[in-house]
Amino acid sequence: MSQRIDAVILAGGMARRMGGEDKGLVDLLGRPMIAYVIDRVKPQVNQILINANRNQTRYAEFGFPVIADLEQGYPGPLAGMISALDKTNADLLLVVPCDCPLLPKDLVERMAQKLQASEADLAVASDGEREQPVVMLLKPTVRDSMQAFLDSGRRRIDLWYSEHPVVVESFADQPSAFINVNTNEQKQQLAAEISQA
Ligand SMILES: Nc1nc2c(ncn2[C@@H]2O[C@H](COP(=O)(O)OP(=O)(O)OP(=O)(O)O)[C@@H](O)[C@H]2O)c(=O)[nH]1
Ligand SMILES: [Mg+2]
Repeated sequence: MSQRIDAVILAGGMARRMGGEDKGLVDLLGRPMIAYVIDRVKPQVNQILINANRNQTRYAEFGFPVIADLEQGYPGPLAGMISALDKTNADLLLVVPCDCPLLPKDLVERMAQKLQASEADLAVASDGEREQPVVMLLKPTVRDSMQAFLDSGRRRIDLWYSEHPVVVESFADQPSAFINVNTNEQKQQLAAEISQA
């Protein structure tokens, strides 16, 4: 790996659709959900950062730096990315959510290739049909534009990046890669799927 690539796992949300539980720590077949994400991402990057606004001590037990949003009050996922960009000196930052346990094993390789073959500021993953705005590879130069976007009272990631040159990498070849757990029902479905695999 000639470039340094770090990852931030976003676990800083309120998980309202899960009754306010801390989603990264929610049990999925005997392990916290974030452990699955760490397993997928760790071999692909130089360093992992965990972005969490609650239970920091428990998150620290995974052995990676834990960073909170700079602003309180759950300002949205872009705030977690800004905290990570302030912490890392990597050439590129991978962003992933804590609630996507089956992320591609070739995520970084493919996103980096796509980004480097372009003049874009970031790459975003897609499942072949829809973009996955919480799965991005960022150049650190986007930091101030993220901050300005948040300062203007907005928070949606896809609206933020629509102001930037973006490339999209499709993972249509991996239909389960972006299965996203937002409710307990989705968690049960995924647990059944993993058990059958
Ligand atoms: N740092 C940070 N991350 C957030 C914030 N809100 C959401 N996220 C993260 O963004 C990702 C996608 O968000 P959701 O899946 O909607 O998670 P959520 O906001 O916790 O859940 P809901 O309240 O049910 O929408 C998850 O990894 C969240 O942890 C926030 O205010 N700050
Ligand atoms: Mg989600």
